[in-house]
Amino acid sequence: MGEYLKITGGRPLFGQAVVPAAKNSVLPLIAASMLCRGETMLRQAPALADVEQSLAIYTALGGQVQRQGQAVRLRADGAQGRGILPDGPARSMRSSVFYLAPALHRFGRVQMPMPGGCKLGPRPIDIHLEGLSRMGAQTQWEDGQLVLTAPRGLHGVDYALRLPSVGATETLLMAAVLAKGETVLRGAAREPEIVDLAEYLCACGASVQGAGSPVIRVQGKPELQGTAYTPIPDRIYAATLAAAVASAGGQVRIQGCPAEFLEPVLAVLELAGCGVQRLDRAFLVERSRTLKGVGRVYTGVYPAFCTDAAPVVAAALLCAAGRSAVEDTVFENRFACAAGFAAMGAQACRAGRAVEITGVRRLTGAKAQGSDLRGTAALVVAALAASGESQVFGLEHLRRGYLGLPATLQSLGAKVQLALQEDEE
Ligand SMILES: CC(=O)N[C@H]1[C@@H](OP(=O)(O)OP(=O)(O)OC[C@H]2O[C@@H](n3ccc(=O)[nH]c3=O)[C@H](O)[C@@H]2O)O[C@H](CO)[C@@H](O)[C@@H]1O
Ligand SMILES: C=C(OP(=O)(O)O)C(=O)O
Repeated sequence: MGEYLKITGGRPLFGQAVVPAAKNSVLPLIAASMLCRGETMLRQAPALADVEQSLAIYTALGGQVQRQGQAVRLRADGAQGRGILPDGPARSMRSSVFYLAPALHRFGRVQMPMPGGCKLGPRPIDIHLEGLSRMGAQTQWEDGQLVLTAPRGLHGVDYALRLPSVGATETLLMAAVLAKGETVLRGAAREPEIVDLAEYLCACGASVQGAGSPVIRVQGKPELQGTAYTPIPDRIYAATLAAAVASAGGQVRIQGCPAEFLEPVLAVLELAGCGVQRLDRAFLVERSRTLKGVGRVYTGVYPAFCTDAAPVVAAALLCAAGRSAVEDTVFENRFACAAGFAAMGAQACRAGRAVEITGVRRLTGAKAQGSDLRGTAALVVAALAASGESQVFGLEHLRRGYLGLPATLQSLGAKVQLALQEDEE
């Protein structure tokens, strides 16, 4: 049996939708709270599959977790052990890597398998490991497990990242705040989630300057004290809702996320003919006419058009008159969803790292299988524009990053229903 979303497309979306907290902020924040004494309360921690997996790791490492509605209380005082991450949760997502630095600081040792996550092409963790070993960690592989030790703790370093990896910047920031002396990270990633992590750490007593710029300076402190913190809103969720309106038509106020977090995505939608009105911590997206192709657009690291939004934006362009191409410069395999687009009648072909689209007049509902998080969301976005019924499979991916997306789309007027397919005999 497999769960799927039954979507009857062709209904425009109207109303207001509120953006939840960012998965890609909440996950590093949960792990970072293990650096602190006392309690951290994250006021928003959506019950996503990845969040639950991270909380399972936190608990397995000896931390205490208490859910209170949307909030989660975290406390790692007294956690002891050898820093062994449980295999299942660690392999299930990329974000298990965020435990490297906190566990090293707390236990002097950390052990985990290679982290999982969306299959977007090679996703090595060499920058995380190189940076940590430059800070004094010993790194080795034992029977397929990565083992890092730092019995005498970590020390500050002046380190230039080979490329501005979001995850590696977060790992090294977490390592630096409790390391001895000063750390300078050069060529750091600049994403809003990095600024959010730095703001949380500073609220806990860390000294971090320059987060959001390519050079981050950290003065290591002997200890941090947990605090209550509200993570930033999810700009990818907001981009997905905006793409859904561009695909289905209609007018929706997307509430709780400043437009500045996703300007390059909104710029592509405007180029295609959507109306966007920027408001205070909100924006209004409207699509009343057929969209037009946008030519070739490229993703890049922040502040460029973000890779995670590429599949949903491509989905919105499938019926745009003329040609569009979306090329992802960050990951090799962003557009596995192109097969599902084609099943719905789109002219969308993968070419290298791009998906090349010639707009069709209409899409037709079809069965489509998602194979990663944003690709599955993109199939949902495409299905909203397709006449007749689509069946979108791969909901285990969707649940990693989209809290209540089907219900949100329903509240905006979409016909979206969770359904169960019986096994074929
Ligand atoms: C949980 C989380 O926050 N995930 C996000 C994070 O992933 P993640 O942190 O994995 O992405 P990175 O920025 O690290 O990866 C970008 C590129 O750098 C390469 N690389 C990365 C690290 C490393 O040690 N060596 C290396 O070669 C990767 O293979 C990839 O090609 O940023 C990506 C880029 O914005 C987003 O798509 C993901 O949604
Ligand atoms: C790629 C993503 O997540 P992860 O890095 O956890 O695979 C994502 O959020 O789109």
